[in-house]
Amino acid sequence: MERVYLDNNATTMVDPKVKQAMDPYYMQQYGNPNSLHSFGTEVHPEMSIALDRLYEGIGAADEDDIIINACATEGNNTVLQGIWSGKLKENRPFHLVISQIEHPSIAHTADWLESMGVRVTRLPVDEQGLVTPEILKEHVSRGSADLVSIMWANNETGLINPVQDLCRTAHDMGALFHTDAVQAVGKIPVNVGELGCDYLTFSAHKFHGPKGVGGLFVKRGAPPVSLLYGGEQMGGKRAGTVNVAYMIGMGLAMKLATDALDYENTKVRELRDRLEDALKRIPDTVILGRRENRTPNTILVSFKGIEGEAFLWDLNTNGIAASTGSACSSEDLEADATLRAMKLGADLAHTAVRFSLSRFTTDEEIDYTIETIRKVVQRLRSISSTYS
Ligand SMILES: Cc1ncc(COP(=O)(O)O)c(CNc2co[nH]c2=O)c1O
Repeated sequence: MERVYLDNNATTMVDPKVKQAMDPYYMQQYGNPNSLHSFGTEVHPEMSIALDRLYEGIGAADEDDIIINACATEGNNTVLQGIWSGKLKENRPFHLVISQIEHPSIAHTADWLESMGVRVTRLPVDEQGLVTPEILKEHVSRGSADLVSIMWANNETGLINPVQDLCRTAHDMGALFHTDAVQAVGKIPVNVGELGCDYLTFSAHKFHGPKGVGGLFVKRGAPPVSLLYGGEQMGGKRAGTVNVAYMIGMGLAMKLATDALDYENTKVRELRDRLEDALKRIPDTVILGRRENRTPNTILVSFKGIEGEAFLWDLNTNGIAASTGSACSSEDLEADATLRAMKLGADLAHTAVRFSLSRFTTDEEIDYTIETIRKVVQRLRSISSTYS
């Protein structure tokens, strides 16, 4: 087998149908959509279809907003900095509540805001690695929080937070609620109408769309949030010429991913479970996070006595791509924030490896991965100074 890609939580392959849909917008229909001439107006119908697909994919109502941006990092920054700047204009304090397991695009933005005088509360997780309404109520008094931002699904563990209950609790406290749904869209059903959130972030390259385009849902009536000012694109809410090809690609990717949710939660889940069950048959192996509470494609596993980086290198030598956690921090050998928040021992945190499948993963790839992991674990443990 040539290569096996099992790092889909980092990024996914663009679906061939999405690539095909984007192609005409580079050299045939390449007009600026804000231009009044035919080169500009001729792209409007497909852009409207793309937007409709995004609304349908997350269950947004017509009166809500979806702002097309460059990525989820921009979307997360837009919400946190947008609410902050609104508070500044009103000369009012800003209390931001996040969790200790958020992606760096939330955690580091919160750190920066804190350096600017914002009060930041970082909620711990329970023994299952989840943020719960009880934890929120324990750490935040009613009326004190302005914005609660808790991720829907964690990029490293795949663990799914009870965001509907968290949203309801945040609203009961008088706070706005944002969720970073990057690892939820395309893996589990996402419906902002049912959830009731004020803001929701997603990113196309996590569900077989192109890198460099994302969306920010803003519920009707929620305080407007902006980060980039300039032209009148997105109704003035996000300046900058829209990447037409990417927007159309993201719209189709959203439709295809939503249509494939059953497949994700049957076949992909079966492949994941088959790999996980094989890993559990290897001695001194720990699977992090209960399967029932995880996205269907993700496994975070730790092999006692084996450093995660060494394991990944051996896998890579055999053509298998996985990761030790979020690629955005994989060069950092320090045990990742999520694993530290779960209070895993350093030994487990340093040996954790993430496998994340997709709808393009095959039975043969899983067979090869199982066979290879068995050989790699045996080799590395045979030369390990800490394993006996
Ligand atoms: C939960 C979550 N939020 C935000 C982002 C940032 O998205 P972007 O700005 O569109 O790239 C990521 C990317 N997560 C990962 C990137 O590499 N490995 C990961 O787990 C993510 O997993």
